Amino acid sequence: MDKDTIRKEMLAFRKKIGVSLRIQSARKICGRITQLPIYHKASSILVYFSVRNEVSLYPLIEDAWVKGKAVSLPRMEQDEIVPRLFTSPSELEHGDFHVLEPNVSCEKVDIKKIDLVLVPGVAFDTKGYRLGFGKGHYDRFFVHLPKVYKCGIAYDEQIVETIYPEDHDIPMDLIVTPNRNILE
Ligand SMILES: Nc1nc2c(c(=O)[nH]1)N(C=O)[C@@H](CNc1ccc(C(=O)N[C@@H](CCC(=O)O)C(=O)O)cc1)CN2
Ligand SMILES: Nc1ncnc2c1ncn2[C@@H]1O[C@H](COP(=O)(O)OP(=O)(O)OP(=O)(O)O)[C@@H](O)[C@H]1O
Repeated sequence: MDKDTIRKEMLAFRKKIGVSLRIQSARKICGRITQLPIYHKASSILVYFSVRNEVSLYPLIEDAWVKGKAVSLPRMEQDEIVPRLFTSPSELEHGDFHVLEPNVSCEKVDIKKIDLVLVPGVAFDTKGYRLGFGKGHYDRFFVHLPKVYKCGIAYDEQIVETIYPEDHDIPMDLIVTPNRNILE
């Protein structure tokens, strides 16, 4: 196995997921996150807006809003992740990869104040390493905030033994799936 093979298999798996498993998984994962002490303490969180059958974090976003946390989403600017505040779906627009992103009128969020980042992935391994779309966006972003708490989000089937990490790969602190918390 190599990175490209894992990527292909996992994307094929995600394509097959039905709506009920998707909704159930999102609920379970968001329920697990709301129980984490790091989530309770966090006042600023960077989440993602799901695409192509990624686990949806919408239930968590609503919980975070209710609790008065600052919720930001990545906006791609010059190929870099720039977190901007997410306050309403009406302020979203489609970015380069058809991902919904905050528009330029949304406030930029001070990355030093972010307490928790929920990270989408194509696969994760049991040591916390992440495989994404191969563009290195999150790895390059984490270089700017090495100490932030990084929580990978995935379906159980997306957990593999190794993703063959390279020097630039930055491991997660925790991975949450519908049925387990890995590395906790
Ligand atoms: N929901 C979500 N938001 C995110 C990411 C992500 O992986 N998921 N990103 C993570 O970096 C950044 C945006 N970069 C992305 C890079 C590639 C693709 C993607 O879906 N690529 C597919 C298809 C591309 C296409 O439509 O042409 C691919 O490469 O197969 C998505 C986001 C920040 N926001
Ligand atoms: N810190 C970094 N500085 C410069 N380039 C980097 C850095 N991290 C990763 N890259 C580059 O990004 C490319 C993609 O890396 P990798 O295959 O690990 O991406 P990925 O984690 O799967 O994808 P993504 O983060 O976009 O979802 C690599 O070719 C690598 O050289």
